[in-house]
Amino acid sequence: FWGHGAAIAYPGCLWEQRQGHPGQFASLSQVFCFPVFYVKRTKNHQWRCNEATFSCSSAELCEQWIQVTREQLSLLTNRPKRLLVYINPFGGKRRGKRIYEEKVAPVFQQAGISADVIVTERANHARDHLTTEANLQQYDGVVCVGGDGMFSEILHGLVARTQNDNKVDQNRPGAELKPCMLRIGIIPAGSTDCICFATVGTNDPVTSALHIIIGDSQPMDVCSVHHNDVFLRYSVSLLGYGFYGDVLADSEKKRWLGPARYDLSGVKAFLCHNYYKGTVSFLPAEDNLGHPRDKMQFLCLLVSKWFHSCVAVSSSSWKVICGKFIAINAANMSCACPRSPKGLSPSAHLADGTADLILVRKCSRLDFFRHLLRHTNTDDQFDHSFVEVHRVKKFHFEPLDPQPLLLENQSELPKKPGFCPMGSAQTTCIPSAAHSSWNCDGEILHHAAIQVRLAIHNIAETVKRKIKLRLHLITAKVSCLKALGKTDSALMTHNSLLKC
Ligand SMILES: CCCCCCCCCCCCC/C=C/[C@@H](O)[C@H](COP(=O)(O)O)NC(=O)CCCCC
Ligand SMILES: Nc1ncnc2c1ncn2[C@@H]1O[C@H](COP(=O)(O)OP(=O)(O)O)[C@@H](O)[C@H]1O
Ligand SMILES: [Ca+2]
Repeated sequence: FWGHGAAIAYPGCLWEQRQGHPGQFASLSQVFCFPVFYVKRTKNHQWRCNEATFSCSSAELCEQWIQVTREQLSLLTNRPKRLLVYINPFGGKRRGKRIYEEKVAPVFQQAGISADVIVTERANHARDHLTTEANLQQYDGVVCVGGDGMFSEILHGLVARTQNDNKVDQNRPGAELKPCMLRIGIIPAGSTDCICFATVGTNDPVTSALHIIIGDSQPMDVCSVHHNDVFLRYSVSLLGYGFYGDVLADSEKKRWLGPARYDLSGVKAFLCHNYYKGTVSFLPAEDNLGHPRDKMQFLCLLVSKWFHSCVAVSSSSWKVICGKFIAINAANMSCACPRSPKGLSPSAHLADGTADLILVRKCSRLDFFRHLLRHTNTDDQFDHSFVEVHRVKKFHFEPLDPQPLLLENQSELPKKPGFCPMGSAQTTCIPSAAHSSWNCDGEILHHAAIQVRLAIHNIAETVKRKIKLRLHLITAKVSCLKALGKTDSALMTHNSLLKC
């Protein structure tokens, strides 16, 4: 695949070409050809696989081109060759298996990628398989075919396996987690698919498959969520209390509706117009990490942060805000999705060690409606007197009224099918009107009082890798152009001129 200086070529084949003017008997001349499949960017961040057929005047030249192309390909070590694929047949519109078989498997095969596919049989099947059984050394990556909840499940499985293998107790607050060496690819087949949408710019399965094939990668912040120093879950997209927590809790009982369940539960939560009393405390991020309303684009800010993050920066002090909140949202990324193309926090960055903490205080239904509506257009959803947003590195939430800690087990809790907290506290909270639940990447956390901190990716390393890859691609293209220069007279593409 020629997406970023990479292509795949089949062995040369004999291909007859008629020459001469239409209507005249064309003299047959033998030419040799090979197809090259390449990634073509189309509108709305969508990618498609195109094909160009090269033809040469001799078998030797054809072989030479195939050899050069394959040599360049082999230098792209970030491209996966063997993947472990988990398909959730239960998520979204329950089309995960079909999406994979019809849209993804064919391009994986074309790119010479082998995949071991597991269709999950229950919730947390993928997590448990990753944590205990999977032989991860034989894979270049794991692929999640599902939505954010499924991605979260695989993330937890990989992180738990990595910590277990390195004897790290992830339940210990402040434990220095070992990085996972395997990447997680996402094929969107869920209901919101915000992690895919916010990183790729679309929730198109073929586009995601092509990103996986050419070895793209995007580091992400991971929030750890604790309750009274007991680890609960990780989050990479939304941690939402109040509105989004209520939406999720209610929608779980309507899973048979598929993605539409969120619309119904969203209207119900809006009409209920619940607010929740509590105290939010947070540690603001340093000034050089930007601000949620600075509207700076991701990459330019990433590079600038890289250069600035090497210098010592002023240490912030904790801020405390008490009040009545309709929604408390921590966006670890923009949380863009088809419902909200710019997301909960359009300027939130993916791997900067911060989250954007959005506090929506008690307001009228009309004002809250206006705020929600701005998520669907270009108006600034933070430009309200009852909304404030802070870029933070850590935050805590404590409800005003302590939650009743009654249950020793989860049996009486209304729970998401198959949901069970990773490291839940020995005692469990029972939902009550005075408390919402946390929406953690689409999983329900019943503990209202939580402590959240950010894992910081090595931004410098990320940018270095991107720059190194770019330099390599330029080198690859120069060598191809040199090769073209030698044989440009004999070489042409049949379908289109491939721009190296
Ligand atoms: C008057 C029109 C109002 C429209 C409001 C639109 C606001 C949309 C904000 C979207 C935020 C999305 C945050 C993503 C959360 C997901 O992780 C989670 C689980 O995803 P998945 O497992 O793929 O289903 N999705 C949700 O919590 C659904 C939130 C929907 C809120 C309407
Ligand atoms: N085979 C299965 N049966 C039931 N639940 C499953 C299965 N596989 C995964 N799950 C669970 O389904 C939940 C939702 O998955 P997800 O792909 O996020 O769909 P959606 O986007 O519709 O929420 C996840 O919490 C996951 O643990
Ligand atoms: Ca972030």
